[in-house]
Order: sequence, then C-alpha cells, then structure tokens
Amino acid sequence: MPSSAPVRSKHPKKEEPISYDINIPYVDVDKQSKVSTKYPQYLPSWDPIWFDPLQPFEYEDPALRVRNKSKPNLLPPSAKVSHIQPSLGTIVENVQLSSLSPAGRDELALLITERKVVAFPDQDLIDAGPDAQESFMRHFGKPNYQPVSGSMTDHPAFHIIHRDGNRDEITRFLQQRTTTTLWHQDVSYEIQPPGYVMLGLLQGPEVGGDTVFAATDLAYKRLSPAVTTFLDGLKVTHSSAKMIGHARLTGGLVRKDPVDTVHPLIRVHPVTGEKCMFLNGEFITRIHGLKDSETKWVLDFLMNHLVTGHDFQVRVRWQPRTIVMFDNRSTIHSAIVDYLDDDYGAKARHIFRLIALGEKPIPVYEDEVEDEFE
Ligand SMILES: O=C(O)CCC(=O)C(=O)O
Ligand SMILES: [Fe+2]
Repeated sequence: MPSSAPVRSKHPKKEEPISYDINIPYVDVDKQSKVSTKYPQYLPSWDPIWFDPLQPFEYEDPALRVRNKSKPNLLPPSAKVSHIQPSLGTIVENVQLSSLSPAGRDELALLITERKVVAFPDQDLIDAGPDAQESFMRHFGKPNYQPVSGSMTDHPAFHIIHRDGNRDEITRFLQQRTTTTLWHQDVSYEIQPPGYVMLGLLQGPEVGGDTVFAATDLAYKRLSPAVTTFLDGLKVTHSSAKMIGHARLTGGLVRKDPVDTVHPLIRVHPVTGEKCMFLNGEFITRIHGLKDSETKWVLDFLMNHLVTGHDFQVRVRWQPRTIVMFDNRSTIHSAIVDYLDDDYGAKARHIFRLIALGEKPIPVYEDEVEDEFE
C-alpha cells in the first residue's frame, strides 16, 4: 500500500535527453495540462508517493474456479466472438465487462488464458471512472504500483500511456534505436509478476498505434528437444535497477526501490499447464550459470525467435473505447508508435493500464534447489 515515506525526486526534468523506455515517455507536465484530451482526469500525474517492496501473497487464479468451459456467464447467445488469428487473439462484441458477475469474471479469466489476448470494443467501463476499473481488476489479482512513470492522483495503480501527438520524444528515441517496438512482459522483476493485464483505450488515432503480442508457449513448442532440455532448468535475474537508476539519474520520479528477482526462464502456466518462455527485452540482467556472452547469445536467439515468429503473433487494432485484456504469462508484447508521422498527421494516443499480480512463476522442476547455479 502507499505510504508517506521518503520522496526521492519529482517529475522528469525538461533537459531529459531520451526516455529509458518508449512505454514510459518523458512528458512535459506543464505543457500536458494544456493538451486537449477527452479524458483529462487520466492525464499522467507524478505524485510523490513511496511504496514498500511487494510482499509474498496467496494467489488463486480465477480461471481455475470455472467448471463450465462453455462460459455461459460471460458469453450469452447475443455475444459475437471472432478470432483475430487462429491460435491467439479474440474480439468479443455485445458484452459489457461492467455487467459481469463474479462467475462471468472467472470465465473471462479462462477465456484470456485460452486466447491470450481478448479485445472488447465499445466498453462503458471506459467511462465508469477509476474506482470501477480498479475494482473490476481486483477480481483477477493484486494491484501493482509502478516504480516510475505517470500515474493518476489518488489512483496509483494506474499506469498511464499518453502521447499528445508531439513527435520530439520519438525523434530523440529513434536517434539511438532503429524501431519504436520494445518487446517486454510487464513488471517481470516483481516476485509475483502480473498474470492478467488490462489496457483501456481512452483516445487513439484512427489508424496506427496497434499493440502486438507473441505467444510465449507456442514459441516454446517450436524449439527442438535438445534446446528445451537446456532451457527448462535455467534461472534468470529480472531487475528494475536500470529503469529506476535511469529515473534517479535524470531527476525523474521514483516510487520504489529497485527489485532483483530470480525467476525460471521457462515457467509452467497455472491454468493451461503449458510451458511458457518468461523473458524480457528490458529487465533481464543475467542467466545463472552462464557467462555474459552466453547469456547474450541465448537471449538474442530467444528474443529473435519470439519477435520474428509472425505465425504465433497477433496485432490488435484499437477501436474506440476498446478494453484489451491479456495473459502476461503466455505473451510478450510491444506498443507500435507509428502514428506520429507528418504524412499521416500526428495524433494523440491515451491508454490506461491496470495490472493484476498473480502467482510466483512455477518452474518446470518444482524440486530444484534454490539458486543452485549462483
Ligand atoms: O501502449 C501500448 O499499446 C502498450 C503499453 C505497454 O506495453 C505498457 O505500458 O506496458
Ligand atoms: Fe507493457
């Protein structure tokens, strides 16, 4: 929970040369207040709140409570269900998330584990306010408080993704990178990382600004037994230190101390039982038992496999008032910042993210000795 303990710094300085993470944009707060937005209450705020480290907690995945796999409480006959790709990604129309009973929310969790990414266009939950949105997500797990980046005053579990159409930051970002895509699994450094994640579109460009997802279990299945046998027992350190260090160095807001957590590289999904690659382009510092160049070799190969395998990916196009819910255990994702080009007219994009923290990642070999390779 929030506490009133030390405030390290305030919002980012104007001379900040480049954002550490394209998903955590540098924002000129003074200018922001003048930006026209449909949802001013959701403009990012940088309130000086301090959070203590996440403590272990009991977690039962809501999908495990579902007995009737046809999901009658989620999908009445009037619901229109269409798949975006054969193996992942589904659009559900004529269902309002705000009206779901607890049994309907359990069934939603099951649908998300089955389809990995589910989009619900035209949701009245988008306009129901932050309390209703937070309370909806509480069903799926514990809230997360982001250590850096813009949030909402009095609602620190919100992570706000907002671009006002200004290209300057992207131009700076692309001075050092060749693409705006940054593949990641959300908050993988926490001891109990997110299971379910909600993204809610407040405002977006007519064309562009899609979000792309890759299935980490399907990608795992493509690997040969010789490779999966090697990967199955590996442990990896995920760290928020670089992100937080960068924020501190540049005078940005910091709300938590850095966390380093050892996770299995391959985790077993608690609902589907599938093995998922648990990997991140942003937060991994080492694979235990491997040398630096070997770690880089393994991570480069696996990330390349994930991001180039379009046959186990889905790209979600945002329609107005869409809520996307995805399984952060069986997917890796990236925003696509392609809508700021002059030729197409710069556009604003405004999304909120709410996270439900889930189980401690389940290793393939339960009886492994902790930190055997340290
Ligand atoms: O903006 C998006 O589409 C995704 C943002 C995201 O991945 C994040 O904030 O963690
Ligand atoms: Fe993300």
